[in-house]
Amino acid sequence: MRWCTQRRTRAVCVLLACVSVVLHFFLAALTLSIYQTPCDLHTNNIRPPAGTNLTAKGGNNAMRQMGLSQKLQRTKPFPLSPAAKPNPTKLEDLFRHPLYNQQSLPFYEDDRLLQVKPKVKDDLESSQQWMSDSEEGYDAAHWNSSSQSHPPWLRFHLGISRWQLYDHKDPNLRQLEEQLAFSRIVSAVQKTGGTQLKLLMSFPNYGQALFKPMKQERNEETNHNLYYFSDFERHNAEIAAYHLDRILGFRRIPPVVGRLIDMVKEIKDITTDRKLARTFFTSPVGNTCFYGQCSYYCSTEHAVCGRPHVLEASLAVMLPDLSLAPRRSWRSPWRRSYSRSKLAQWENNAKYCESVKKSPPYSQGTRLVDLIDMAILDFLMSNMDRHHYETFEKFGNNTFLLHLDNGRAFGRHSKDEPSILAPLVQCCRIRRSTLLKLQLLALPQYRLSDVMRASLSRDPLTSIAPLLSEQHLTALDRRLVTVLKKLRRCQEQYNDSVIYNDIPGHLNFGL
Ligand SMILES: Nc1ncnc2c1ncn2[C@@H]1O[C@H](COP(=O)(O)OP(=O)(O)OP(=O)(O)O)[C@@H](O)[C@H]1O
Ligand SMILES: [Mn+2]
Repeated sequence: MRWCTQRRTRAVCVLLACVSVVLHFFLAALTLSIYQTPCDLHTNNIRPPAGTNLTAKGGNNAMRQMGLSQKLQRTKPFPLSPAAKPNPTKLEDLFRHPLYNQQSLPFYEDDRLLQVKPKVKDDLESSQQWMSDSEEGYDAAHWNSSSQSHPPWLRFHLGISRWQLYDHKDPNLRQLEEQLAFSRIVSAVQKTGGTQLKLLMSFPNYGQALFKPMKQERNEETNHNLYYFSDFERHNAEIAAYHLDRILGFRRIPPVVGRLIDMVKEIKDITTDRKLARTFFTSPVGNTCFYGQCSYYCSTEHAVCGRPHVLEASLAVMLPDLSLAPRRSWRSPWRRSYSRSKLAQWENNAKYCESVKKSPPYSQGTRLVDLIDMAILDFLMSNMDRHHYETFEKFGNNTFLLHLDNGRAFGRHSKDEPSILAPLVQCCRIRRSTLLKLQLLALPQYRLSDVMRASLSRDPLTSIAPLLSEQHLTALDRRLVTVLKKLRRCQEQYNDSVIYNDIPGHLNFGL
C-alpha cells in the first residue's frame, strides 16, 4: 500500500516538473518578444523602396547587411495618398527645360578650384600624400592623372569651379551619392568646429563625409518656445536642403545623402576617438545611444539613440581640405542677433540695404544678388540660422557662395518666417535667372513640391519614410507664392532696376 502511494507521489512530482519546464519556456518566449518590440523600426512607417537604382539596389543591400530586409519585407507598404506618390520624371523634366540648359559662361583654367599636378617623377612620393596616419582599412591608392582612375569624391573636388560646386548633368554626381550611401565606413571621429554633434567619416578610397544624426521625427515640428539659436539640427534638413538647392539650379550645397548607420559596427567599434567612445551607453529599453562632446545637446538627456543600434543619419561629402582650398567665412549682413532680447540693425532700419549696397564686396559683381538667392533658399526651407556663409579664397570676391550648415531648416511647416526674406524685401534686387526659375517652379507642371518629392524619392532613406512630410512640401509651394508676390511688389515700385540680368540676350523662356 505504502509502495503504491510512493509511486503515485513520484508520478505527480514528475508531471509537475514537466508542467513547470513548459511554463518556463512559454514565459521566456513571451519576455523575449516583449523586449524586442521597442527596439524595432517603426515598421508601419516603412514604404517599399522607390524604383530608382540607388534606392532599389544599394538601399536593400545596406539593409540586408543589417538584417533588416526581412523585417521590411514583412511590413505593409506605407499608406500614401495618390497625390503624394513621387513622379520620378518631374525632376528630369525640370532639368530638361531650356532654363537649366543655357550655355555656360566661358571657362578659363583659373575658374577651376583645383588642378591635377603634372606627373611628378617620384610616383611613390605623390601617392603617399594621400595616406592617412593609420592605413588600416584603406585601399592602396593607384590614381593617375586620367580621371577614370579617380574615385567619385576626387572627381567632385576637381569639378568645383568659380561658379558652382558641380554640373547638374555630371554622371559622377550619382556615383558620389552611391559612395556616400553604401561605401564601407573605415573611420568615424568627432568633427571639431561648430556647436552641435557631428562626425567625420572616412571611406576606404580616402573619401570623407560629414555625419549628422536623426534628432526629430519627420512629422514633428520644432517646439515653438525654442529660439532659432537653440533649435537642434536635423539630418533630413541637410538632405532636403541639398535637393532644394539643386532644384533651384544654384548648386552651392555639397551633395548629401541619407544612410542607415550601424552605431556599433560603423562608429563604436571602429572609432579611434576615445572621448566619443566614452559617451556610448545602452538605454533602459536596450537601444544603443551616444552623445559625444559639443557645446549644444551633447548630454545623456539629448543622446542620439538607435533602434536598437541602427540610426538614420545624413552624410555630406567633405569639401577639399582647407590646406588645398582655403575658404573665407563671411558674416551675413542680415545675421540675427543670437540674443533673446536684442534686435539686429537690419530689423530696425528699413533702409538698411542702402548701406549694404554701398559697402564692398556687396557694392560690386554678383555678391548682393547671391546673398538674396541664399535668403530665398532659406525662406523656402525656413532656415533662420544663416549667420555666416563661405567662399573659396582662390576666387576672391568674384565667385559663388557656399550654403553650408542647413541642419536647422525644415523645423516648422505650419509657420512661415517673413523676416528671412529681409534681404530681398529691403534691396528689391534679384538675378533674372533666379526669378525665371521661381516662376517656372510655380507652374503646375513643374510645381516645386512635386519636383522636390521626385528628387527626394531617390534618396535611400525614402525607403524608411519620405524625407519631408507632405506638410513641409505644401509649405514650399506656399512660400514660393509669397516670394513671387514680394517680387511683384518690388517691380511695381522700382520697375526694371529690380532685375540683375545674368542671362545673355533677352529670352524669357516663355515665362
Ligand atoms: N561638407 C563640408 N565640407 C567641409 N567642411 C564643412 C562641410 N560642412 C560644414 N563644414 C565645416 O564645418 C563647420 C561646422 O559645420 P556646421 O556649420 O554644419 O556645424 P554647426 O555645429 O551647425 O556649426 P554652428 O554651430 O557654427 O552653426 C562649418 O563651419 C564648415 O566650415
Ligand atoms: Mn549650425
